[in-house]
Amino acid sequence: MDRIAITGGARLNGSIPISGAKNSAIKLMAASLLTDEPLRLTNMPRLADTRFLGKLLTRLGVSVTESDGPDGQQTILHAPEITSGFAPYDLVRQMRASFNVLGPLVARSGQAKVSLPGGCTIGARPVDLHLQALEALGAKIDLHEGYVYAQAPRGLKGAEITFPFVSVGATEHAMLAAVLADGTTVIHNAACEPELVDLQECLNAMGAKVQGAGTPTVTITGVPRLKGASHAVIPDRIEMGTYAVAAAMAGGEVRLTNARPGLIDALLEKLKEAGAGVEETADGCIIRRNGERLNAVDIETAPFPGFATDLQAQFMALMTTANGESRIRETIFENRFMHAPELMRLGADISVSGGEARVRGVAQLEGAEVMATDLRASVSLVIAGLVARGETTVSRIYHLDRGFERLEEKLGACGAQVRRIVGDGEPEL
Ligand SMILES: CC(=O)N[C@H]1[C@@H](OP(=O)(O)OP(=O)(O)OC[C@H]2O[C@@H](n3ccc(=O)[nH]c3=O)[C@H](O)[C@@H]2O)O[C@H](CO)[C@@H](O)[C@@H]1O
Ligand SMILES: C=C(OP(=O)(O)O)C(=O)O
Repeated sequence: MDRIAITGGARLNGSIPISGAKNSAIKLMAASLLTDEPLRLTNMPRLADTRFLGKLLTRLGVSVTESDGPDGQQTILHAPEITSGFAPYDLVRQMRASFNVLGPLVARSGQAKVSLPGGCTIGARPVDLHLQALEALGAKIDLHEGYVYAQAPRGLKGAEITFPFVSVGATEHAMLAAVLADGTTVIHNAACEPELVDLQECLNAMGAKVQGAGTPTVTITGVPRLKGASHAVIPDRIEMGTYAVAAAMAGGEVRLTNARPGLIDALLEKLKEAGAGVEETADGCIIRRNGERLNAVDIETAPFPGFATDLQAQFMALMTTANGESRIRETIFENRFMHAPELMRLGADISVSGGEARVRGVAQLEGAEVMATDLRASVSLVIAGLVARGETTVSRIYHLDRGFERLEEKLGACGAQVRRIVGDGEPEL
């Protein structure tokens, strides 16, 4: 398997274009199941996750064509008919969002059999809220041998759905299912993440009637059919935040472009508090740090617009060399500190107790062999490697490849010494 090697010490100077958001693109791809006309998605990232989902959708009857269009990377998805309602374990276990094909399949063809999902192992991650939402919409749900069987032979019916707590995936899933339901659906306590707004815009371009995404109440008036559309995927706020942290860690001056600054305000505030220079621009931001050591600051993850859990590992890496002690509280997932022991291999001083990590900044990290445990944990190790003395090699980077497009190229263009060591194809132990 491939590894990434980083030689620490280089400052970053230059510009990094931000790709389309993985976490939006994969839900938008699932929306292609809702119509017999082509859906054209532009600003599409090319990632392992989009490839996995492409494979699954192809199996269900969607033709998936990737190309370089007039607006850059695009994917055209076309499902004239659903040829199978079966999403097997092998194709769903690799990525959690594959599970979101269930709702559209039931909405369009009245039945589906979909494996329970996989994804990053950052907590138990049940799908009870997804299933409750589909049941509220009138689907009959059965669970057998790791599969969800869903049936609604006479179609889904609009309903009131009240989530007991905020779930991004369940809110998206309910929206994807309700657009073709008969009648009106109101989702209460909906997630407010920007990817929900992106999904609403795409569904509405396809002829759906969705309003309120980005607020806790989303209203969907069902329509009998949806049509084809063209939609640009929102910029990846997590990728943007990751490179912002990388620049603050390594020092120098990095301009992030093709992005939207308002999407990572919680992170940018914390970077300023720590002492980094942050300047918002029309299509992103500039991050600067020249020499001064950063100060330790505390963070607590929260649903949007709070500090994103998907940026917690990166921020922990940043705090490993800050001046003082930082307290990092993770409130979304119960097992999302697996990067801590790996960062400690590099010399970080971290103690974890329950949902809180205490990071005492050290003057210098040292390069070592470390292992990626999940997507954002992987990139936190790369960020730490940027300042560690000597060489850091990160193994199991298939996690990283799920969500970061051309990472070595993007960091390398700013002067980082990052290279991919291509493996022999053997799985790692
Ligand atoms: C592909 C994708 O978009 N992934 C993102 C999505 O994940 P995902 O959609 O899985 O995250 P959720 O918002 O659903 O999860 C929030 C919490 O709710 C729990 N839960 C969720 C659903 C359910 O049916 N039952 C339940 O108990 C989860 O275990 C977790 O503790 O939002 C997370 C929170 O911003 C991000 O970290 C992920 O990167
Ligand atoms: C946790 C993530 O992805 P997934 O929900 O697909 O596991 C992520 O994008 O950080």
